[in-house]
Amino acid sequence: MDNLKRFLVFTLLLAVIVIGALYILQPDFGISQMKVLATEAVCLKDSDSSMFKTIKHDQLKYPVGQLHVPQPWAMKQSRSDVLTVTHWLAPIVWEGTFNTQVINRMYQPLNITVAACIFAVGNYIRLLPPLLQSAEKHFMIGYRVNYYIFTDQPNKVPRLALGSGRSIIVLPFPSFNRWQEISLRRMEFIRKAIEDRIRHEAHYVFNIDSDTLFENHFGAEALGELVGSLHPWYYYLTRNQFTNERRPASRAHVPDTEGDFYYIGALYGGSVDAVYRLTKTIEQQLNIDKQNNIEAVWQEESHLNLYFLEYKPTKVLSPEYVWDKLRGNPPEHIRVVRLATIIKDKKALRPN
Ligand SMILES: CC(=O)N[C@H]1[C@@H](OP(=O)(O)OP(=O)(O)OC[C@H]2O[C@@H](n3ccc(=O)[nH]c3=O)[C@H](O)[C@@H]2O)O[C@H](CO)[C@H](O)[C@@H]1O
Ligand SMILES: [Mn+2]
Repeated sequence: MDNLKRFLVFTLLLAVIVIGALYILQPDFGISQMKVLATEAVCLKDSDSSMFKTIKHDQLKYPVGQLHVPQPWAMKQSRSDVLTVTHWLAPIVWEGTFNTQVINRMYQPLNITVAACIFAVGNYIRLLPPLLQSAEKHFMIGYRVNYYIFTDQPNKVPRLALGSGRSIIVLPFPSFNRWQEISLRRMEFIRKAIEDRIRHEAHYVFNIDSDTLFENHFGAEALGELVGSLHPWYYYLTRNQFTNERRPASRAHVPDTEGDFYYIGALYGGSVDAVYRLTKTIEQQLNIDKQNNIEAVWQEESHLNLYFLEYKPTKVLSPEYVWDKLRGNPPEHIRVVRLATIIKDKKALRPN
């Protein structure tokens, strides 16, 4: 009996010691390590640039002695009628401020790929053939281009003969019955496409509205780490007139005493890394608004405007890069219209 008691006490003690040791040391038997790797594969670490193809400024090399270009004159502004630099020293790109030959000599040897994300959902699918044809004439000519077409009708994507180094990639997107939902969900779908493939396939990425047409040169001068575009209806107005979200309940809220410029949701871009962080952040803000039953006045464009106020673009595209045909003939300071939004029949195109 005594022996049995001793045996039971001994076993109990042993069990307590073993469980205690397991609790304190927490050996992983390889399981938690696998879990960590699995999470990392799905959710990229925001700060890890090695996940992305990146071009660093010191990789750009100008070939001395091959071109004869006019000297940039330090005593004369290239444009005196418009602002060409922000007060955080980002260039604002206008015709006359850059030399295409110089830019191409610097960027072309790097064999970069530019991703264009275009959403063509519901009737907007009809807008694709003319848009892609115009892009083949003017968008990033001389560079590799991947058009990522997000659509609910993959078999209606036009099969066009594209220039060399240029391709169309069709990605599924759900049919929503509100155009606002289609517009704002772009953040989530661009974020996912970057995770799934764009980060392996491109160096720069742009979101481009599908109700647009290219009309003139739109090239490597538009590339930058984080690129925003001035909205053609607001660039000449004061910040209290910007159509920012004014309700503090929304995560896109910008008070009317704040604001640098009003940026358009139809065109933004940058390095894949920077656009990944932008889309991921805005997707989170949109989700919080949704949980709180609030939708910002201009959907993701409102959130984009707060984002660009906090994380200033390193390059700003002038309204040459998204002119609106509804504004009629461009004023004198718009010397070139590069991309223009078409005048569309909203009733015929949109689901609501
Ligand atoms: C002049 C003006 O007021 N423009 C605003 C309006 O843009 P837009 O009138 O430019 O919005 P939009 O109809 O172009 O929608 C945005 C984009 O979503 C896609 N799409 C939309 C609907 C659809 O049925 N199928 C489809 O594919 C398509 O890529 C389209 O270009 O709204 C935007 C986003 O909310 C911005 O606030 C714009 O500043
Ligand atoms: Mn549009």
